[in-house]
This record gives sequence, structure tokens and C-alpha cells, in this order.
Amino acid sequence: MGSLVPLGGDLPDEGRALAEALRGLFGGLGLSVRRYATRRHRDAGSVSRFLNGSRVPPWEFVNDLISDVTEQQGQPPTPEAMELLRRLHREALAESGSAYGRVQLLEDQLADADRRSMESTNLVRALERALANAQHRAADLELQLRQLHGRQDDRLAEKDKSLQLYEDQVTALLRERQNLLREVEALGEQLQDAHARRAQAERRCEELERQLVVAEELWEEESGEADDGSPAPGSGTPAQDDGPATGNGLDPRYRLDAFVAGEANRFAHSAATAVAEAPAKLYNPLFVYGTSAIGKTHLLHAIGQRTRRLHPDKRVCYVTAEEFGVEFARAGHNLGLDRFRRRYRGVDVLLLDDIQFLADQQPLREEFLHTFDALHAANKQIVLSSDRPPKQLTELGDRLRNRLESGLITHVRPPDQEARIALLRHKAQRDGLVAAPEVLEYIASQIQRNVRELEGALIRVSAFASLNRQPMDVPLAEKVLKDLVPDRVPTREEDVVHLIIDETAHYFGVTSDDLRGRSRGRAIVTARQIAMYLCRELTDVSTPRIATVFGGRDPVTVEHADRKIRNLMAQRRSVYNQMTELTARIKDAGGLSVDRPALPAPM
Ligand SMILES: Nc1ncnc2c1ncn2[C@@H]1O[C@H](COP(=O)(O)OP(=O)(O)OP(=O)(O)O)[C@@H](O)[C@H]1O
Repeated sequence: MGSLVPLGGDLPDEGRALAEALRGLFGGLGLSVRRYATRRHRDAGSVSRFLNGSRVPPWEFVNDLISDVTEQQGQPPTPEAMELLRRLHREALAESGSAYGRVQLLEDQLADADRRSMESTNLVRALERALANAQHRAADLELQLRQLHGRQDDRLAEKDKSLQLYEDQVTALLRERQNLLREVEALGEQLQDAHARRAQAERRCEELERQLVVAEELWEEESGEADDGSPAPGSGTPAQDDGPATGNGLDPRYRLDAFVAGEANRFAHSAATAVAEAPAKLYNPLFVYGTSAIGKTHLLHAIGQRTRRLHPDKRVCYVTAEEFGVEFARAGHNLGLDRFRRRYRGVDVLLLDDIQFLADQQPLREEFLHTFDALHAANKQIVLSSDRPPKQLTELGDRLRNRLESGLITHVRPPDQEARIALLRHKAQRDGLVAAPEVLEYIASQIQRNVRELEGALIRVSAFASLNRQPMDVPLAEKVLKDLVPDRVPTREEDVVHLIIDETAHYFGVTSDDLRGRSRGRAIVTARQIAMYLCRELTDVSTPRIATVFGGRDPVTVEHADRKIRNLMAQRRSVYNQMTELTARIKDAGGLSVDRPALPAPM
């Protein structure tokens, strides 16, 4: 029973094929039949019969044999080999026709069917799981899809909404633009209207400004003392129908008894007095000359006032050469030359200030020459002033110069120290200022050539003292005049006027053109008046010339500004301070001129 016996020759083919296949497997184990039977707890005879083909083994034996061979060789049979064994086993069983074979076959088929059933069951389960998963996933996707649809709908709705909003905004802006265009058009028309109204108002302002200057002048005249008790102009003297457009133009403050005479001007003062008492009797023409601000204008006004008091029937006319020129030009434009000539050739006393300004135009010089001749021939008094003697007025032409030289020529010199002190004393008394003699002496020693500046210095010193409630003593005067007395190189006078305008404009934050222009804004008017005052105080440029530089104004305006700022300086600290600062700036800019003495060393 140890080894296999050869197969019988009578074995059916199916039994033989199976036996050969089993023997092939069994051979791979290298065991004896008995040993193998022991290992598998089988009967060795049965194992021998299974391998000899005399009996068909149960599939379980075949299966065990396959497992053992696999274990032994480390390699399982291929699926095809398994299938072959199964088929051989089934055919052998079928061929045996035994009940056992039949049972085996059926069991085998049952196992096979069961296996298939289990496989199908597993497949069903796997498919059910896969289906469930797919369904679940489909439901998920459905949900996501719905959500996406929802979001897309929302976005579309939002888009629609913002599109609508955008269209609404565009429509609103278009509407607004249209309205604005209409508004711009309307505003343009209103602006034109406003321009027209402004031009009209501007003209009205100019007119009122002129009236105001005149009214203030009259008011001051009425409240001032009259010359030697004579009536103030306009208070009792009937207006002369054919008189000059500027009236007699006399300043009531400039009287002969208010003129301080000294060595430098005594002769001029006497001549003026004589002419006023007996017009056209002694000196005709009377020609007064001298540098600026030493009393020429004062004398002419004083002659006029004294004449009017002594000879109320006489027609007196004071006019500056510049005013004469302006009126002549106007008369020429308006074809009113006859009237102009009647005015000036019909007066009894003609007082013409600053004749050097006639030099500008030939027709004007010619006109004045004829006026002169007409008056002289009619034995009317002519009084003239200039900054130079007739000999030096070459630009006036020989004929006129000869006539100017034909009368009395008086030179008014800058007052000496004594006269300056007298002048200061006089001004202090007139204005009710209490000033110690040494203060007046000090001021007089500092300001030597220009009486207007001398007055200005006194005004500043007294204003400073009164604003600070300090006594008016020499240290105080020194302090105040420190900024006023220049120590710079000489500069051309008219340049200084422009410099003053520029510095003042800069100081007040306006433009120089504003100051020269016509604007009547409060700030500009004050700045302009201050600039005018400073021009009068700090330069020797004549008043008409200053008025011309300030946009061709009436000299009366400059004089008005001068008085106004003087008063304000004493009343308002702010104005005083502004004046002091401004003067210092002008001085720093090198703007103060002439040969004034340098400051004494501080004590
Ligand atoms: N001798 C004087 N007595 C009193 N006041 C005087 C005397 N000289 C000048 N003044 C005063 O000085 C100021 C300037 O004088 P005024 O205007 O007559 O000078 P001016 O020589 O005519 O100068 P301009 O040529 O610049 O017009 C005036 O206020 C004037 O009253």
C-alpha cells in the first residue's frame, strides 16, 4: 500500500482521465499512499482506490489534495487547471452511474450552485451598495445643483438689480447735467447782469467817494477856526457861477497867521502878505519856489484866504498845475474850452501851485501862457509856486519862463533849527499837545529839511506817548524817531513812493495795483490812506504828484488821507503800530531818502 499500482486497462476514459490528473498531483507531494492517508486521517485503501481510478473520490478529497500540493510547492493551480479538475471529476462521477456518484455529483452541483448563489448574493449586495452610493451621490449632486441654480438665480437677480441701479443713476445724472447746463446758462445771464450792475455801482461809488471827500473837507472847514476871523470857504461866500470846477479850493488851516516865519522864509511870507492885502498892485506875478514840504502851498492858500477876507468881492481861485491840466483836457474833449477859459481868465486872483507840472504838454503850456497874458493884461493877481526857480524851468519854454521871471521871485528855504522849533511849538499848541522844549529841540535837530516830516515826527512822538501813557520826553522821542530817521544812501524820491506803495500793499496783504486802483473795500481804503500818508511824510514828492501816482486821484484825496491817518495814529494803537512797523520795513528796504542826519549814539 506504499506506492501506486499502475492503472487498470479496463478503466473508463472519464475515470482514467481523473485518476491520471490526481496521480499527477499526488506525485508532486513525494509521499507514500499510507503516509498521506495518515496525514489526512483517511483510509489508505480508499486513497489507493481514488488514485487507481477504481473509485471516484469525493470533491473534498480532490480539494484537500490541491491544498496540500499548493502548500508543498508554494504555488496554487491556475483557474484553468482547477476548472479542468472539476470537469474531470464531474464527468467521472457521471460516468460511474453509482448512487454515490450521483450524490457526489449533485452535492458538487449544489456546492457549485451555492457558490454561484453566494457569488450572486455578494454581487447583489455589492451592487445594492453601489446603487445606494450612486443614489446617495446623485441626491447630493441634485442638491448641489439646486443650490447652484439658486445661487445663479440670486446672482442674476442681483445683476439685474445693479443694472437697474446703474441705469437709474445714469438717468439721474443725465437729468442733473441738463439742469446744470440750464443753471449755468441762467447764471451766465445773471453774471452779465451783475457785471453791469457792478459797473453802475462802481460809477456811483466813485461819484459818492468824490462827494464824501468834499463833504468831509467842508465839515472840517466848518468846525475849524477861520483865518483871522474870516468866514470859512463856502460859509457866506456865494458860489461863483463861473468859478473853477474845484471851487476856490482853499484849505482853511493854511493861513498867514498860522505860517511860522523865520530867516528862511520871512521874505516869502512878507511878499505873500503884501500880495494878499493889495492884489496886483505890488508883485505880479509872485513866484514862490523851494523844495518840497516847506510851505509853498501853505502860502498860496494863505494868500487866497487873506485876500477873500480883505476883498470879499474878489474872485479867488486856487488850483494845482495838474488840476489845471486835467480840466483843460476835459474841456478839450467836451468842447467846453470857452467855459474853461472864462473860468480861469475871469478870476481876480489866480493861485497856481507846482507850475513845473505844466511841462508835460505843449498845448497845456500854451493855454496857460494865454491865461497868464489875459489875467496880466486885465491887471489880475497871479501867484505861482514851483520846486525850482523860473530859470531852471526850461521845459516850460522861454516865453512862459520870461513871464514868470517878470514879477517877484522868492525862495523859501528849509527852516533853520530855530524856525523848526518854532514850527513844532506852533503845531503842538494848535493840536493841544504838551511837549517839553528839549523834546521839540530834539525832534527839530533830527528832521531838518521837510516841514511835513517835521510835523509827522511830532505826531508820532505824541501819539506814542499818549497811547502808552508816558511823558513825552527825549528818550521816548529818540525811541520813536529811531525808525523814522533813515541812515541809508539817497534814493530817487519817486522810487520811494513806489516802494512805499509796494511795502504797504505787502504789509496789508493786498496788491500794489489795489492801492493804485479804485477799489473801496474797507481794508484797501485804509491801506491806501496809510500809504498816501507815508508818501507825504517820508518823501519830498509833491501832493499832486503823489495823487497822480495813486491812480490819478484828486490831490484833495491825498490831503484827506493825510489828516485822517494823523488823527487815527493818536487814537488807535493798532494804527500807530502799523505805521511804525511799516516805516521800519520801508527803511530796511532802503526806501528812505535824502540827507537826513544819522541817529545819535544811544545815551
Ligand atoms: N513856515 C511854516 N509854518 C507853518 N506850517 C508850515 C510851514 N512850512 C510848512 N508848513 C506845513 O508843512 C506842511 C507842508 O507844507 P506845504 O504843503 O505848503 O509844502 P509845499 O512846499 O507846498 O510842498 P509840496 O511842493 O510838496 O506841495 C503843511 O502842513 C504846512 O502847513
